[in-house]
Amino acid sequence: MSQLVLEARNIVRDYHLSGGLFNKARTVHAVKGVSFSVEKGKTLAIVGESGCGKSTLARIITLIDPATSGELLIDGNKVDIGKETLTTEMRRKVQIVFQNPYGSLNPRQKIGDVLGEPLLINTGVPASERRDRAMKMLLKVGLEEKHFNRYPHMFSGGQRQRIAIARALMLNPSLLVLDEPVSALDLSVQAQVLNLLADLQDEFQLTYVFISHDLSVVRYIADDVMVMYYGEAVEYGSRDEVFSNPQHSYTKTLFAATPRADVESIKARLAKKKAA
Ligand SMILES: Nc1ncnc2c1ncn2[C@@H]1O[C@H](COP(=O)(O)OP(=O)(O)OP(=O)(O)O)[C@@H](O)[C@H]1O
Repeated sequence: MSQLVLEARNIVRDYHLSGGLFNKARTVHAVKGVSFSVEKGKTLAIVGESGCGKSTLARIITLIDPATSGELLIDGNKVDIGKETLTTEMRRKVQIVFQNPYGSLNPRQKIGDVLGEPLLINTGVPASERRDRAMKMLLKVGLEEKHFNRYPHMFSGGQRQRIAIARALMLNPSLLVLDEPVSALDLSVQAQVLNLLADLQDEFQLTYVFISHDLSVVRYIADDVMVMYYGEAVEYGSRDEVFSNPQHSYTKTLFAATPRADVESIKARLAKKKAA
């Protein structure tokens, strides 16, 4: 039987901006009552142009930011999304990977310590086990033993994203939120990181919320797709449904604007993956 890892019901997020000398106070309705769910082992892609509310939603799901109203259930347990302070246990269940991992990697910390840190902070696991688990995860994401004692600046962008993914997985989260995780990478490196994410999902039955503005990437990785427009979900369904029969005029325009080359490159990647 399918199991829902994430359920979001009617999520609203308003930002109240206080006025200044030349402008009045106003409210930005960043997310206007959005509902969706994700089954275990599946990927929901949230897509839309800049400012549509994707990142706000990502921060709410990751429990970094509170929502104004709505309900969020993680592994069937209701989260008090109005509160900024949540239990460590709840926070461990959802991890996030950002577009630019360099910003969140301490330049003075060796990679082994970067990976061991979540265990150090959140668990009572002894140092030797932390080291073993960090090393295993390093290898799992396609890096090598020799990388364990290196510093973040010694890695390429793609390798740093692998490190960020490894760190996010150290606490065995129920849900991984990937906020534009390959947008800053070259096309060939994008494909490698997407394949890694697909392999990890298969192996560990991981559940992803994948935030992206790039339809070719979404087509490759998603099971379900939700298209956002000015804070609303204007389209929500299975990938094939949404791609083959877009309903909303915004989605149609969005799809029409996708360069043909992207669609071709994604088809090539899919064919390669199937053949492997
Ligand atoms: N902390 C904040 N204070 C005030 N307004 C905000 C804040 N964060 C986001 N907003 C506004 O909420 C709306 C949605 O922003 P959000 O960053 O979620 O969109 P997005 O689709 O992720 O865009 P991008 O891809 O550029 O990050 C925008 O109008 C933005 O200006």
